Amino acid sequence: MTAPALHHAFAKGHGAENDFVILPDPDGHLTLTPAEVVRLCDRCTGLGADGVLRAVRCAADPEGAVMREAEWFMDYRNADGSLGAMCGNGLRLLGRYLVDAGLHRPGALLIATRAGTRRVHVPDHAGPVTVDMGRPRLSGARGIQVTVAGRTWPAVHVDMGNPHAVVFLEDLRLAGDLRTAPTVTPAAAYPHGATVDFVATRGPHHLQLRVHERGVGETRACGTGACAAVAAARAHQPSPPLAVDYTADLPGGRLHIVVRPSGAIDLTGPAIITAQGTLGLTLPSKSGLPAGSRTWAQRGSGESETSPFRGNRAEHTR
Ligand SMILES: N[C@@H](CCC[C@H](N)C(=O)O)C(=O)O
Repeated sequence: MTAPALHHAFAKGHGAENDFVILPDPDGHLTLTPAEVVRLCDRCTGLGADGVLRAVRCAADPEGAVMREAEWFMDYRNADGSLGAMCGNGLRLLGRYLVDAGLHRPGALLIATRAGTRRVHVPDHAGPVTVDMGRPRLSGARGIQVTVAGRTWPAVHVDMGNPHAVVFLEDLRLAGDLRTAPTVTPAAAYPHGATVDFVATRGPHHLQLRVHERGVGETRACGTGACAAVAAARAHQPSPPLAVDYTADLPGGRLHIVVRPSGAIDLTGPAIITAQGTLGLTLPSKSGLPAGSRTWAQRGSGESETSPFRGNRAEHTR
């Protein structure tokens, strides 16, 4: 049996090499299954990415519709198919895409996420994009520890709309091989898992990071991770200055973080669209043969009959 291909437009891009597949879906016709996201993000059999950004008008999406002040909703998925609430680099890249695609004028855009609405500033020329990430929340939880390959360090719990455990190290090589996820304890502090940010201080306002992202693995950069690191670093200071600029160096590039007097954080960095085209992916069936009906289930017309992952929706609510 031939599997009819359902084509859909895509764009691909990155923010400091944290890379994403963008699926423009203004009218909310696509329903992505976790298996489809996993396949799309696979670097051998898909396009390859740390995550997927479905761009849908708020009015056309049940989750986006409740956030009335924004026009667009960022439906963010991690590479393992799980839902994510916030993504700093993803927001900056989606802003760049919406402007470049003529779907929004340059300047200030309000984009809704599962963690609330964020303001993105996109210049009309190719250049760094800034997002107002809001105020970090430090839970004050004590006794949090991160373990990698038998070595354990204390960690700071920071909520950037998604959960982070920030570990300060003298040397980032101490974090070792991050192909295996670090263990974070107590598990009850992170009921939906955590992104772990390993941070070395390079100067008074200069941090260096390696990040193991929840639902992805070690990534080349993480926007919420860089902001969480700044928030944790300031928490160590007895009286941190009211407003200050920080630099965060990650394997994929440099991000700039400004802490405003209100405590809200602006995150700035590169946001680059690298490709655009049309998808035609098929999912393998349980037998390894191509799925028999369709790859992309359309909203309102039922999910793929043949997806082995149907109903197995991994979700992170925060
Ligand atoms: N890369 C992101 C963070 C993405 C979300 C994370 N994997 C999660 O599950 O919370 C960023 O730039 O912030």
